[in-house]
Amino acid sequence: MTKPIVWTIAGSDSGGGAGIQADLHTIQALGGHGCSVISAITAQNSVSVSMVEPVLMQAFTSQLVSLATDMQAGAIKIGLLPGGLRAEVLARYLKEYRRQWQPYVVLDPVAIASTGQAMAEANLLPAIKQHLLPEVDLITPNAVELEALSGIVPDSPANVRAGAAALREMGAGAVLVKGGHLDWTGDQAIDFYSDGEREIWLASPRLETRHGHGTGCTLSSAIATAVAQDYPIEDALVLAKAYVNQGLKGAEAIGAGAGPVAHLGWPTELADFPAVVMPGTALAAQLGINGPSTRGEFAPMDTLQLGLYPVVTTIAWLERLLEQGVRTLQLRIKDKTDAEVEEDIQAAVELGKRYQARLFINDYWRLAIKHGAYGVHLGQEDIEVADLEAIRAAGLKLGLSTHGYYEMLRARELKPSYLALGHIFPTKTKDMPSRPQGLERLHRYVALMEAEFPLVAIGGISKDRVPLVAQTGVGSIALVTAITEAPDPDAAIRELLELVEG
Ligand SMILES: Cc1ncc(COP(=O)(O)OP(=O)(O)O)c(N)n1
Ligand SMILES: Cc1nc(C(=O)O)sc1CCOP(=O)(O)O
Ligand SMILES: [Mg+2]
Repeated sequence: MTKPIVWTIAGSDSGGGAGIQADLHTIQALGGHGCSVISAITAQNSVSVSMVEPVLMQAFTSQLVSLATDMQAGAIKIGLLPGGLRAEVLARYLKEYRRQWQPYVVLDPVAIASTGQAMAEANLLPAIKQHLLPEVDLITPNAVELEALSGIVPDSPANVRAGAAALREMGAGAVLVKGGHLDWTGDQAIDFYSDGEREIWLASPRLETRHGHGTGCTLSSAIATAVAQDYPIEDALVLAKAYVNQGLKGAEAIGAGAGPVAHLGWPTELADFPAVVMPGTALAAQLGINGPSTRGEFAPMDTLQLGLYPVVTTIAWLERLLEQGVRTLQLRIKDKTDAEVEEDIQAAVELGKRYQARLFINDYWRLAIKHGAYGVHLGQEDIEVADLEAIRAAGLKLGLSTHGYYEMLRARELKPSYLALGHIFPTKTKDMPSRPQGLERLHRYVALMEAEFPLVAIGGISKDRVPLVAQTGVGSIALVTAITEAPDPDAAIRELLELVEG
């Protein structure tokens, strides 16, 4: 795959820790090709900023024109703009890009350096509000910037929400309020994302280091690079926060003052990824996050390697699979009432017990509890509506569907019995709202999560693809049509069992 192009429109930092330099390091480390539009030249080191010199307007726009004619970006990150005029002009260019090829635009509204010095003319903030915000998909203010732009002091969760809402009303598609400067969040650095439809709170332990120069530039560039690689925004947010956490842990002094965030490549340590704040915790209560919660872990599986995992719609299929020696399987009946499926679920539970199989019931969790099923499989949407505590308290195993980093981290908080990772390839069995993950991402997800959960890959896995999927180290392969539409299903079951468990 060719590298996705990411532009950074920002100021040059002679000290190399922030601005264009941090952006290009980040884009490169995360697999993008970085292009730069320099808005200003700054003279700075780790201690202070001694000069901010805007580039000539013609030099600024020539860079934009040059890139737009040959190297259109999947995502654009905007950092320092030295004054309102450049913000206004840039807004006009962005409007045209959005009409022509729809790049994702992230604005990190740099106005004050971490050393406290003003970086831009006073007319920048009004121009951002009036001209730039309507052309921006995501703005990433810290507490100081949020207050400067919205007039709201983010001194409580309610005011963080209100400040973010104010920026969306000015035209920003979404807002990520960075929690690094929020002092009421204690030992957690908590970021808040809102796009008007959903809210996400991400928490990481606050890292005690004075070497955090370039943190905001790095975060926004990491988000842009992930989006340019087709990660959905929620995945880009958690990946970028992990990249910054990893970089803060590895940061060292270079110069007498605050050293730069380290650029250490794709994040692979689960400890660097943020927790998704879920209902039921003290933090969730403080943040005003309500909803169903659980009181502990779900029953663990007896093995990390769940093996071949067929997902079928009838008792007849279950019997056929069990007779062939399949021991992990699922009854997945869609769009019927409880009354219509109860008999089948009862029969499935009995069959599963007779064969001592790990038999999961999809969706119908009430009936699964009522009939003492081995386990239940639920989707992300179910998390908000199912009585998860009742499932847990009844001792049923719980499998949860996930489709990327954010959903994995969200599911992780519920401590389920296994995680399903989908959909790996295009599937015709189900209309999927997300894109196929592919093998490279599956590799990454398995490496990240395998120590904590049994993992199941699902979606478009044909017999031919099974060896490649198995090479990722995933302990189980779930499939529907590879069995149900095989010319000789019994032969297919035997071959698949051999391939996956043999
Ligand atoms: C093993 C496994 N993985 C994923 C799914 C999908 O479950 P869900 O997201 O609940 O969607 P539906 O199957 O209900 O359409 C699954 N069933 N099994
Ligand atoms: C039911 C289901 N759930 C998926 C997910 O990604 O959550 S993919 C999928 C369909 C799997 O069928 P097949 O093996 O025929 O592609
Ligand atoms: Mg379901």
